[in-house]
This record gives sequence, structure tokens and C-alpha cells, in this order.
Amino acid sequence: MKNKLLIIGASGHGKVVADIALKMNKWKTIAFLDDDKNIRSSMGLEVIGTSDYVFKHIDDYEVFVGIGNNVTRQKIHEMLEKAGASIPVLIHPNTVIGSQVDLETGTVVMAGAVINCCTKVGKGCIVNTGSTLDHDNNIEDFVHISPGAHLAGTVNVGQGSWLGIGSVVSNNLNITSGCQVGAGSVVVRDITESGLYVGVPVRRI
Ligand SMILES: CC(=O)SCCNC(=O)CCNC(=O)[C@H](O)C(C)(C)COP(=O)(O)OP(=O)(O)OC[C@H]1O[C@@H](n2cnc3c(N)ncnc32)[C@H](O)[C@@H]1OP(=O)(O)O
Repeated sequence: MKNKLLIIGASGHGKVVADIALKMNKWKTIAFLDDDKNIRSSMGLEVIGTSDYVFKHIDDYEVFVGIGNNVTRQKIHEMLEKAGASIPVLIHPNTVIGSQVDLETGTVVMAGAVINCCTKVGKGCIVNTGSTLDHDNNIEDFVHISPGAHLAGTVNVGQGSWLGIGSVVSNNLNITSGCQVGAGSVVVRDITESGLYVGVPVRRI
């Protein structure tokens, strides 16, 4: 483990990521990279360059992508992996994580989230504030589970899908890759085609 952490993205999501990293108390130095040259600091931490500077620092720093957009986060995460970056998992100290939970690199678990036993969360995922993933879920890479979303037991969520704030997914369901489920929406049947789904129960729009 390196004792320095570089977070790519210094705006909304990146700030929450930095807050978690600070609370984890694992790194001596935490800094940002951001492509907006007007942002010199964020959360009291220095922005030391634009994202292309990452290659200059890859040997000294662990690197984490603090960007909320699933597609952008995936692109940068995969580029970092290819370049051999060391990418941590970030877990807010006030989360509840069960036994045999597997969290892959580049994933962040935010305050108040609960992940129950035997759930797997892939690479570069966001398990946002106060969301719950019950037992035996399989969350594929680059998924975003928004604040307050609740997934019952044995739910599969395909790569790059985004479950909106306060959405609910009933047990034993599959949501395919590339889906977006709207705020407060409720999924009660499998979603087998990528697309945008809203309402109670969800319909495709
Ligand atoms: C820390 C953080 O901030 S994490 C981020 C959390 N943010 C979220 O979860 C945002 C989730 N986003 C939404 O729910 C959005 O409304 C989306 C993505 C589903 C749809 O956005 P858009 O594509 O812009 O759709 P638009 O607003 O034009 O709505 C299209 C129709 O769907 C309806 N609709 C949109 N969202 C929802 C919803 N969540 N539930 C029910 N109906 C909805 C609209 O009322 C509209 O209906 P109409 O055509 O009858 O008027």
C-alpha cells in the first residue's frame, strides 16, 4: 500500500469520495486531479494537476476515480488498470458490511450503506449514501446504486446500470446492463433490455 492517494475529479462526487478517504485515515497525503483548471483546491485538499498528470504520479500514489458518470468512470478506471495503477476500495467507517462480501477495486461504499452477506460488488461501483444491498446480490462493474436505493435478496445488476435515488428492486430479479432506473421507481420484474425505466412499477420510457 502506498501512503498517498490521488482522486480524479474534484467536484460533487469526488468531494464525497475524498471525505471518505480522509475518514479512513489510511493515507498521509490526499490530493485531486481535475480537468477544470479553475479548481485549485476542494475539501481543503490541493488539486495538483489535470487528469493526464496521473501517469506522472502512478508510482507514488494510489489512484481512485471520483467521477459519478458510469461511462466516464469506467473509461478512466480501465485506463488506470492498464497502466498498472494501484486502485483502492473506499469504505466509509459507518457502513455495515456482512460476511463473504466481495468488493472490487475502485468501488466506494458511502455512509450508512448496508451490504449483506454473500454479495459481490464489481469494479468501479458506487454504493451511495444509505443504500442497501441484501444477501447474494451480484452487482457488476461500474454500476451506481444511488442514495437510499434498496435491493432485496439475490438481485443481479448488469454492468454500467444506474439505479436512481430511492429506487427499490424486489428479490430474485435481474436488471440487465446499461439500464437507468428513475428516482423512486420500483422494479418488480426482470429488466432484460437496456434503457430508461421509471414509475411504480417501472415502465420503459
Ligand atoms: C448524490 C447524488 O446526487 S446521486 C444522483 C441521484 N440522482 C438520481 O437518482 C436521478 C434519477 N433521475 C431521474 O429519475 C430522471 O427523472 C430520469 C433519468 C429517469 C429521466 O430523466 P429525463 O430523461 O430527463 O426524463 P424527463 O424528465 O424528460 O421525463 C420523461 C417522463 O418521465 C417521467 N419521469 C421522469 N423521471 C421519473 C421518475 N423517477 N418516476 C416517474 N416518472 C418519471 C416524467 O414525468 C416525464 O413524464 P411525461 O412525459 O408524462 O411528462
